[in-house]
Amino acid sequence: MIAVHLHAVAKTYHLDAVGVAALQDINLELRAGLLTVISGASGSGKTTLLNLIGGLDRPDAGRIHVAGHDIVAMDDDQLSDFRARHLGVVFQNFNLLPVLNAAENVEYPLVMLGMDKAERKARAAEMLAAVGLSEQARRRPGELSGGQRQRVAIARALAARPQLVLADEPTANLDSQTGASIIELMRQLQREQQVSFVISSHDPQVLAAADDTVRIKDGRIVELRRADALKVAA
Ligand SMILES: Nc1ncnc2c1ncn2[C@@H]1O[C@H](COP(=O)(O)OP(=O)(O)OP(=O)(O)O)[C@@H](O)[C@H]1O
Repeated sequence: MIAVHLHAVAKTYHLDAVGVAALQDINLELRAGLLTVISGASGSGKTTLLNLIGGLDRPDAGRIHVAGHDIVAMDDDQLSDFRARHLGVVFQNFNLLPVLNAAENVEYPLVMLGMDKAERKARAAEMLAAVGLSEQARRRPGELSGGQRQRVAIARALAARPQLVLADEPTANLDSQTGASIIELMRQLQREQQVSFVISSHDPQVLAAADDTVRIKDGRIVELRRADALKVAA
C-alpha cells in the first residue's frame, strides 16, 4: 500500500525577480503504515516537500496523491476538508493554542469535524492518556515543558484518527533526551495505530527510528532507502 505518491513534482518560489527552485522532478512513493524520514541539509527542500504533501502549498507541476486522493485536483474547500479528515500535523514549535488547556487543544480539530461533545471529550482523554499526559489535561501550554507540549501536539495530530501524520522537524526545539522520548512515542503510536508517519529531520535519533529514509539535496532526491520486511515487522 502506498500512502503518498508524487509524480514529476516541482516547486519554485519567487523572491522579487529571482526564482528559487525549492524542489525539482520529485518522483516518490511512500509506503503506508511505516515511518519515513525525509532528511537533508538546511534549505534542501524538506519543509517544502512536507507542505506539498500536506496540501499547505501547491506544486507548480506534477501530481500528488495522498491516501489515494489526487490533492492537486482539489479546490481549497475540498483540500481543507481532506486535511481535517485524513491528515495530522506536528510542528517544530508545537503550534498549540495558548488560551486552551491540553485537553481542549486535542479536542480542537474534532470540533472542526463536527464531532459531538461527549465523543470529543472521550477521544481527547484517550489521546492524552496515550501520550502519558492524563494528569496535565487541564494545564495550558504555558504551564507545560517543551516535551509535554510536543506530546499534546502529537495527541492532537492523532485525535481524528488520520491515515497520515506529517511532522516537520519535531525534535528541533527539544534537548536530545526529550527528543529521544518524543521519537520513541511517535514510533510506538505509529505502530499501535497503524498510521503512516512522514517526518522531516536531520536529527540522527530520528533517522535511526525510520523504516524508510529519503535524502534530498538542492531540491532533488539523492537517496532512497527502504527497510526490509524483517525490520518493518519487528
Ligand atoms: N516562502 C518562501 N519564499 C521564498 N523562498 C522559499 C520559501 N520557502 C522556502 N524557500 C526556499 O526554498 C528552498 C527550500 O526551503 P525549505 O524550507 O523547503 O528547506 P528545508 O530543507 O526545510 O530547510 P530547513 O531545514 O532550514 O527548514 C530554500 O532555498 C528556501 O530559501
